[in-house]
Amino acid sequence: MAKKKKSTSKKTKKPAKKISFALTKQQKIILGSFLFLLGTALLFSFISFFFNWQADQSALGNLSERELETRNWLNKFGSNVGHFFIYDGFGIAAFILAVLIALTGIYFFFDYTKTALKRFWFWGVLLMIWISVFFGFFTTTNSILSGVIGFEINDLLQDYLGLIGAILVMAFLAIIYLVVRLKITPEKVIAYFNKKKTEIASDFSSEDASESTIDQTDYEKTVVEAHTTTEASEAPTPFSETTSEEIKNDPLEKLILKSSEDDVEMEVEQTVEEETVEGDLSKKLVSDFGEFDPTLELSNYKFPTIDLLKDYTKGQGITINQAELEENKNRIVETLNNYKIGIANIKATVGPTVTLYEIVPDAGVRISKIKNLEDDIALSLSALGIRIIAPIPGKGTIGIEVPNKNPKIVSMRSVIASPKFQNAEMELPLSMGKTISNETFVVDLAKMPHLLMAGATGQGKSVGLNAILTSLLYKKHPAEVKFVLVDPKKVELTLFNKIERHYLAKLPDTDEAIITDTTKVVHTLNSLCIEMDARYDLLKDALCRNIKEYNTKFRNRKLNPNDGHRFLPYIVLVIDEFADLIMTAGKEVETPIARLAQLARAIGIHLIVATQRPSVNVITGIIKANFPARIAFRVTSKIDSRTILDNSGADQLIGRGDMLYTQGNDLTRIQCAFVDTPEVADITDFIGSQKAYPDAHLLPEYVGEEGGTNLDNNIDERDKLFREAAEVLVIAQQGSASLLQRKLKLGYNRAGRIIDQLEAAGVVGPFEGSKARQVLVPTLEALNQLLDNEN
Ligand SMILES: Nc1ncnc2c1ncn2[C@@H]1O[C@H](COP(=O)(O)OP(=O)(O)OP(=O)(O)O)[C@@H](O)[C@H]1O
Repeated sequence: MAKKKKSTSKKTKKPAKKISFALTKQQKIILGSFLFLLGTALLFSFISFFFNWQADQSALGNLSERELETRNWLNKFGSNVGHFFIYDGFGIAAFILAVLIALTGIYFFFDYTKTALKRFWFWGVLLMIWISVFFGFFTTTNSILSGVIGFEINDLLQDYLGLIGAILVMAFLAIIYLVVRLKITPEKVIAYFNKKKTEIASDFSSEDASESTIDQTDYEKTVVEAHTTTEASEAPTPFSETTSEEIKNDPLEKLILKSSEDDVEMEVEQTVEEETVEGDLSKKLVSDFGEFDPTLELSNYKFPTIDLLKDYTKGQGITINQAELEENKNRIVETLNNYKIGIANIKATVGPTVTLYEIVPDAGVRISKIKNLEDDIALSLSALGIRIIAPIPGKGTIGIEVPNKNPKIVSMRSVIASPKFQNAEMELPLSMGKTISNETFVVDLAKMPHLLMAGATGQGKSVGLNAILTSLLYKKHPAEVKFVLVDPKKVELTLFNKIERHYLAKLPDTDEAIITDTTKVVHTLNSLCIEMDARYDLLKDALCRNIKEYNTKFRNRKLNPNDGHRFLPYIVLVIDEFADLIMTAGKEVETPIARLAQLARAIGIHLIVATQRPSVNVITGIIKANFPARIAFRVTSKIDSRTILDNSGADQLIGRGDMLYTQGNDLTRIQCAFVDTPEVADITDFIGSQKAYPDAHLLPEYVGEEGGTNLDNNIDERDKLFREAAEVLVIAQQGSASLLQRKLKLGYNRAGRIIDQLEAAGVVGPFEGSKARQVLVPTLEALNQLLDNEN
């Protein structure tokens, strides 16, 4: 403040000298109007002088005689002033002076900045001299065209340079004026002449004084008029090339320039451009940096190539065995006739492993009759894997599926290469295999939203899981999807270890990303629940209903990473051998699974659960309710089939990847695509050899509660660091396992164990979800007392 005051007082002191020049507003108005009127008076005087100068000769210098009348519109003043400026001065070019004076009056009257005015005067006076010298060429004696000054300068030039030299000097000066002042280039002149030939002619001959008004600003006009010596043209020229800066400061020029064509348009465009620069921040960020690209960190990542997959069909499609078809048809017709069911029509669709015979029964045959005879018909046809669909939904026909004698393997390669999969615009496309009509079957895991797979051992479950993972690897960038793999059998998914730093997610402080240990499974599932809650918070914050909307917003830079927002990859949790988990961990697994299954769909966590034993105590009601999409490989009993599909049929499958898929209503029979272990090894090698993220995708930390219910306060079995750990927590008054991990440099499991022992000893409170446990001992003394009393 003090500084400010100082500077203002300085300001008021310093210009004290200047004050004599600075005019008040009233003074400026008075001076402005005076100059404008003076300029106008001169203009009238000059015009009038031009026509009457000869008649008024007698009045020149004779100002004392009051009665003397002159013809000039401004009488004695007009004729004398005209004589002085035109005859004795600059000739016809003196008009420029009158205009300049009037213009100065306008500038003062409206108090415009004077930078442009100075330039008008500079160039205006030069032009005036040049024009008068120019006219000097055409007069042998002093005339009113050139005035004395023009005549004398011309005389001087010719005395020293001769006529040609004088002309060359004048031409050179004209060029300087045109180029520097009017910025005229040869191209512009040519363009102008082509465009306005006719106008030039009329301008050339125009002597109308009214045209001298300042609205003739177009520089092209000035060029012409400069050449044609029309007095009127001189005044406007300077206006034509004021810069855009001046235009902003100078409303008069803005006004004038509006009538000009090219320059004004340029100015308007500039303003529009400036306006568009301002916009909302996200648009600006997108225009500056482009949309956020989650794949940027691994921008050179290459998707696995198709030739890593084997072609088991060796390029051959399905071959139709006419004899087999005929034989089957005859047997079907015969069998049905035995039960007095007539057939009106029969049609066969040959699939890779199964052929579907569609039958239209004779009129009057009840469908329920055929349905009841299902088993008998199957027995009569005496083939494994016959399935009767009566009626085929939406068709009104009866379907009998009969396995082919020579089933074809559906190779993963043919499925991945199919246009249906390649062009699939899905979030998480899974190419499962081929339907009975030999069409590639592609479904979106994001829409399922979770998948339950069951089937007896050796029927193709593991191959099915590999097919699912392979299709995601072929379609999704490592930034877009992460897998959490649970493999209690320890052998099925080990190959995917190679892509840990690309595609896998794991708990912090764990070595292996693939989870084989039941305790870790519980932790991981709970950690996923924490991640789910965190993601819901992010979605709520961003006012989005699902992960797709959220990620789109994030890509468009509408969400600020400083507020905790991040690009959310899909997380696919794959559990092989779910029955085993339920056996060992029971409720501990079931509860988080049920929670995830119920809530995780919107935030991009999807579950694929595979099990051998689909008994009801494994696939409980609560889980089943949240897994509408199910795959059944061959099972041994109808009951198992019903447990998985709520329908029979899976018991009639032929195995080796023959499966039934349902998403809540119809059953679709699909031959699962076959992908062998070496193929998966090649794919994971291909991905694993590429540049990866520094670590696997880390899930939020979860502090286990497994010891909580079964507290074991055995002093002898306590960890060696038990006491030290107790002290750390008491000092920090924070019962967190991660604190112990950091302070004592422990692994996750050991820290968790110590926490359990501390809980048993009464040092920390019970598990409280994602919050740290409460420390029950307030001071170190109290701790010592507590632990010493134990012994
Ligand atoms: N889609 C398929 N096409 C052709 N053959 C298949 C297909 N799926 C599986 N098979 C054959 O069946 C065998 C067993 O498959 P897979 O290992 O997937 O069974 P599984 O159900 O996982 O058994 P388990 O539960 O005991 O692990 C494979 O080795 C393969 O020969």
